[in-house]
Amino acid sequence: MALLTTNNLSFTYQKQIVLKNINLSINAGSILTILGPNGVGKSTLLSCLVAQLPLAKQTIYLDGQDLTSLKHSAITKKIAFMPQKYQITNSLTVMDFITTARVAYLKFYQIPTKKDEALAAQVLKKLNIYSLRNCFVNTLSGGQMQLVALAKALVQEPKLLILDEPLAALDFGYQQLILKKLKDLASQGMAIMITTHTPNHALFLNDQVGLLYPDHQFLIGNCAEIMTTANLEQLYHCQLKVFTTPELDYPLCEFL
Ligand SMILES: Nc1ncnc2c1ncn2[C@@H]1O[C@H](COP(=O)(O)OP(=O)(O)OP(=O)(O)O)[C@@H](O)[C@H]1O
Repeated sequence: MALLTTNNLSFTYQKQIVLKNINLSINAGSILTILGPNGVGKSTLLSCLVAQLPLAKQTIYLDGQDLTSLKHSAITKKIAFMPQKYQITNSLTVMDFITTARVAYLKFYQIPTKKDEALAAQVLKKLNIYSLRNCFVNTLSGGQMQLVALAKALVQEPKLLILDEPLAALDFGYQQLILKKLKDLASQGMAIMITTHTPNHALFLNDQVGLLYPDHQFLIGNCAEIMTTANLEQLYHCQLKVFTTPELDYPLCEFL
């Protein structure tokens, strides 16, 4: 059974239709990458999947249960969501900030345990940002904050990790590190859904891909089937080429 499925998911802001009859499913161990032009509705889709926007009943199922019937705490035990931007209004240290993700597992007013802190430290080390542990989150650079936000999502130990443009502020080396980390996590059984503006990220992850078009069409399938020159030119209205090279076992996409 799929971990998460949508059934003709539609969403409208006031009178603006953003999502129309989206059908997707994501299984444990798979990565779904969503691509689409600015303003097309990628963040709106992710916000729907984590019940941050009002939903019609029976449009999203998590582990077979209607999302609208689940309590927030039941959802956060299964899904971790990293938004595109965090509004940081407090001055917690990185360590304190990311351990707040353990709230899903703690009793009311219980503070994170030593075990929670050990898990948080381990995640920071895996993302090469352990040196930031005592920094205040409101002093971090854009890329550092993005890595810390990802760490927070991982500390939640979700079955499904949903990331809204998690690589947008990262340097080239960190992009590679995080993409490889996502592949590792998927190979250990985590389901992952990410949005990106870089087709090469989808090609590198090489699993499921969804293309969201301005006319609300949603094309979903295997990377090789979906990531064609014709589909991407239609998506972005520009000239580009998807091509293979003997050095790599996955294709690349470049502007022409
Ligand atoms: N809170 C809101 N109220 C009204 N309209 C909104 C709201 N949030 C987003 N929109 C509109 O919904 C549409 C989709 O926005 P969304 O943020 O989902 O796009 P996106 O594909 O994630 O864009 P980008 O790639 O630029 O981040 C846009 O036209 C946007 O202006």
